Amino acid sequence: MSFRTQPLPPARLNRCQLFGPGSRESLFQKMAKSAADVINLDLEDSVAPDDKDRARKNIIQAIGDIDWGDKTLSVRINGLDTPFWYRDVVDLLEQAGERLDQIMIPKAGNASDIYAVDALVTAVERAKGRTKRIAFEVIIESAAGICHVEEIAASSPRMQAISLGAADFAASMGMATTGIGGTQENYYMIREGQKYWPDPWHWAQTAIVAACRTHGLLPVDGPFGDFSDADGFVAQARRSATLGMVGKWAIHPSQVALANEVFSPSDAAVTEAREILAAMEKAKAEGAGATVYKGRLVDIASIKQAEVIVRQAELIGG
Ligand SMILES: CCC(=O)SCCNC(=O)CCNC(=O)[C@H](O)C(C)(C)COP(=O)(O)OP(=O)(O)OC[C@H]1O[C@@H](n2cnc3c(N)ncnc32)[C@H](O)[C@@H]1OP(=O)(O)O
Ligand SMILES: O=CC(=O)O
Ligand SMILES: [Mg+2]
Repeated sequence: MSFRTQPLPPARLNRCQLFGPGSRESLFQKMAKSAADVINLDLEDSVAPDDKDRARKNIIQAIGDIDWGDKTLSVRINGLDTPFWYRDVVDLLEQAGERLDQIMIPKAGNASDIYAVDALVTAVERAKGRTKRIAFEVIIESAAGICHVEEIAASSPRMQAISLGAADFAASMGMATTGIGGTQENYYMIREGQKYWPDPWHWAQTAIVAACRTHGLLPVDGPFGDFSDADGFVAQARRSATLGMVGKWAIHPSQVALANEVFSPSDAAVTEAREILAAMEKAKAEGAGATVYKGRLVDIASIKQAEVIVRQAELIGG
């Protein structure tokens, strides 16, 4: 147990991050009208190399022209292993309006990657006299990234969130699959003749959650590629929520409501959390650190567990 208190993550909703390619400007208005908490306009892998300049221009214009409401507005820049990323940062920070909240850095491999982007962002912010400090979110989607996830989480005061990018992660790890999230056909165990399919993303997810919780960031589950499989999406999202993640990407509008539903605590869960807090208040008044709620033990740790649910409900407005 450390004497340091675990920092709280940013107090904002991040149940669903809706992505759209910067080269498909016809989608932007629809994204703005969606129920997603975070919008990610993409300059990276959904944009062909020859379209990068046009996508950048589209995004810069849309940041100013479209009413994004109270959503967190984020742009995914290109990776540091490409010739595009510095131009993404410079043009966005020089030309986009103050409505831009966040930059998403893909394929981060270590803390120095974040340092490099921070240095460039800081210089342009100062040169242009930008008053709002741009926040960072990062995708862990490589073997190097998952090995260095803790130093990446600690890398900059701009850091707010980390997502797992299942597609690039699988490629970098050499995983024998083309699936993006979910169970994988050949990742199974057999017991008494019955096959069952464990979750191949579990370790990476929990490593991200631990790094984020240590440094007060939001851990987020990334894409689920088969957008016709709503049940598969929900199963993966429920697992992520149970493990401590606060939200999930949507790569199609049909996934937005599913993510919002999973990452909003149910009325029953909120009621139960509030009852546990009340039971513990009563126990405290009686000088006890533990008590019984619905036939099970609750103690001081239960207060912290219940507070996670109540805090999320309060953010949503429940
Ligand atoms: C996997 C690794 C990653 O890096 S994931 C993150 C990067 N990828 C992306 O950003 C891809 C985002 N998604 C898309 O580009 C599209 O949704 C894809 C998957 C190509 C499907 O597009 P499309 O064939 O138009 O879908 P559809 O006909 O089923 O669309 C139905 C209505 O919804 C709209 N729509 C589509 N995509 C979005 C979106 N991302 N945001 C908001 N709206 C979207 C369509 O325009 C269509 O609208 P309408 O009903 O015609 O008015
Ligand atoms: O960028 C996301 C991924 O899954 O790769
Ligand atoms: Mg990726």
